Amino acid sequence: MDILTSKADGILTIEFNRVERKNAITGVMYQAMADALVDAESDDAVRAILIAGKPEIFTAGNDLDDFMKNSAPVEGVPAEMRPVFQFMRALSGSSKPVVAAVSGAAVGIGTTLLMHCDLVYAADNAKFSMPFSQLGLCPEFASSLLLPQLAGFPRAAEKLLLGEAFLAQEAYDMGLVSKVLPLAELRPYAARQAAKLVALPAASIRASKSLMKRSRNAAITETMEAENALFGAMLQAPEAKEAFTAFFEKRKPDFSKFA
Ligand SMILES: C/C=C/C(=O)SCCNC(=O)CCNC(=O)[C@H](O)C(C)(C)COP(=O)(O)OP(=O)(O)OC[C@H]1O[C@@H](n2cnc3c(N)ncnc32)[C@H](O)[C@@H]1OP(=O)(O)O
Repeated sequence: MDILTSKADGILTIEFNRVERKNAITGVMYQAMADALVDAESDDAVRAILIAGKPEIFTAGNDLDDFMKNSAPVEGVPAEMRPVFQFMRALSGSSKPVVAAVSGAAVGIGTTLLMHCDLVYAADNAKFSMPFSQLGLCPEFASSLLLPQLAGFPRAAEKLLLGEAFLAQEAYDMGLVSKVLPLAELRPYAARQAAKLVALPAASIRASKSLMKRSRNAAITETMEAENALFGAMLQAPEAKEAFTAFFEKRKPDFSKFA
């Protein structure tokens, strides 16, 4: 199983488990995470959600082979029905508190999804990147709104235009991360924080989270729609094909022939 899910002591844990491909996320994996989140939403026994990777890797982001093979529009299937949309809608709209424990690389949607979590804990080996322009793509799932809001435009531009990677301390300074911990302490700490949420009155946590997010909900929805229209078109463009092919051929992409 490339995604492990388990429920215990009021916590739904979702864990990436595809280390041999650096936890790159396929459609099947997005669907498994979406289904787990949708199920948790209506399960009163779940009072917190914990998302984690492996000590050496959070996730390499979307599986690039999946992008090449399965991203063309399918007649009769709206893009919003794709597993990645179902997952991000369920995560962004979750009324339950979501804790993330990040160690190793968090690439692309691996960093974007953190902006939709509530408590984000990073190990000192965590490395974040959103290399959308390096892949011939553009930001997705409201990162073009949320990162500038968190970090300020000039710093967000380094991360979203240049696609520069950044380490845990900078992620903390930018406001993307709640706390940085030594790797060995990450999972126990995140689990303890999730357990604290479980012990608090669920209605109070729900109300507080909803109030904290309400002023930006409409903007997030509107931004996602604008991003996703562009992202979907860019996925089919030759720049992205060159970037994906170059990755698997272990060479630098050559964008010089594209205007
Ligand atoms: C809507 C969502 C959008 C997005 O998420 S866009 C972002 C897409 N993701 C990426 O562009 C990241 C691509 N991966 C990497 O840059 C690197 O990997 C890492 C920095 C994550 C790790 O580097 P290293 O430790 O050197 O590992 P390795 O040798 O590159 O990877 C080990 C095996 O994993 C496969 N793999 C890694 N990432 C992906 C991926 N994203 N999609 C498909 N396969 C991937 C490789 O090809 C390779 O495989 P083999 O052992 O056969 O050579």
